[in-house]
Amino acid sequence: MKKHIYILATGGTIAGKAASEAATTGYEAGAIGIADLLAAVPELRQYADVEGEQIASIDSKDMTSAIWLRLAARCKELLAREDVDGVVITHGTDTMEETAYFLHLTVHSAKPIVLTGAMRPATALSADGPMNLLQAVRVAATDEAVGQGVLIVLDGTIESARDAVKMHTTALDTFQSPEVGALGSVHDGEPVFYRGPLRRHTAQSTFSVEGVIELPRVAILYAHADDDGFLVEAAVQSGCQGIVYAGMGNGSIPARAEAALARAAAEGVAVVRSTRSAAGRVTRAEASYEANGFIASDTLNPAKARVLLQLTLLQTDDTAAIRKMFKIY
Ligand SMILES: NC(=O)C[C@H](N)C(=O)O
Repeated sequence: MKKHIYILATGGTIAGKAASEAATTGYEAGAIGIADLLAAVPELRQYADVEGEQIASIDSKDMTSAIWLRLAARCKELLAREDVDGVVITHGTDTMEETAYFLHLTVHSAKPIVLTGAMRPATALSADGPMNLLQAVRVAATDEAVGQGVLIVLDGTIESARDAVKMHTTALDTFQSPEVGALGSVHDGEPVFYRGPLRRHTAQSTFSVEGVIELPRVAILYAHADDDGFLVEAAVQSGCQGIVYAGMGNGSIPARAEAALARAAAEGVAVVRSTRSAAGRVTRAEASYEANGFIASDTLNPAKARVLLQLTLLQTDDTAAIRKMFKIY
């Protein structure tokens, strides 16, 4: 029997409309509705019974936590239904990695949730959206995807929401998991898995956004030569409960910025050290970082570390407890 896959559309380039077939930038993201996206790929129905719903029609640069909360609630509702086997979310690629990780931590279901998108608008010659949508539906409809957490499928690779990062501004194979690699691939339309994510997610996650209407305010600050930490003060004054510092290399922080962050931490602001480098872990490093109460982000890039910190801050502001979360998620 064919599986029933529900498609939630949020906009993005996959739903983008450009002035000409040659244009791959300068288009209107999210201009095309879910009915037209589905109509463009009749092959979908060979592999699954698909049903679509429009959740938003935005360029994903404008993604908000309000839409994340709506998506999480809708996924939960749909996946609790016996007649729904999986969800595919069409999404802009710019913030796909954050949305995917948010759902990976907040939707308590073993059923597949697959995010996909496109790097060329739907109106372009050689648009990549239709093939990506077909691959995403096929992954969501495969038994192997059950229990793997939230997945990102684009250009023939299957990546975990925790690890996938947008690596290139325009290339079709923009999503990669730089530190740990992909979970699998889609060859001639056939999904193949080679491994699964070990960090905690979905059904085992202890995070809940039930009844939550707003997430804690968390800023990301980016390290640079001459950083004297003045933006740390600005973040604290604007009510941030947390700061993710995109440090240099292994989360290194210029001395004056470190002093400002230490003052913020002493006032109760949670400070996570991530990195502006494209790959690698951030570890404990300097003794002073530990003494100041900073938390190492492990392999989470700043955008993902921000998501985990926001969800953790809903539960606790205790440094040891937050450190533990960055070890198990
Ligand atoms: N390729 C894309 O989808 C980029 C677009 N700006 C978006 O994220 O909505």
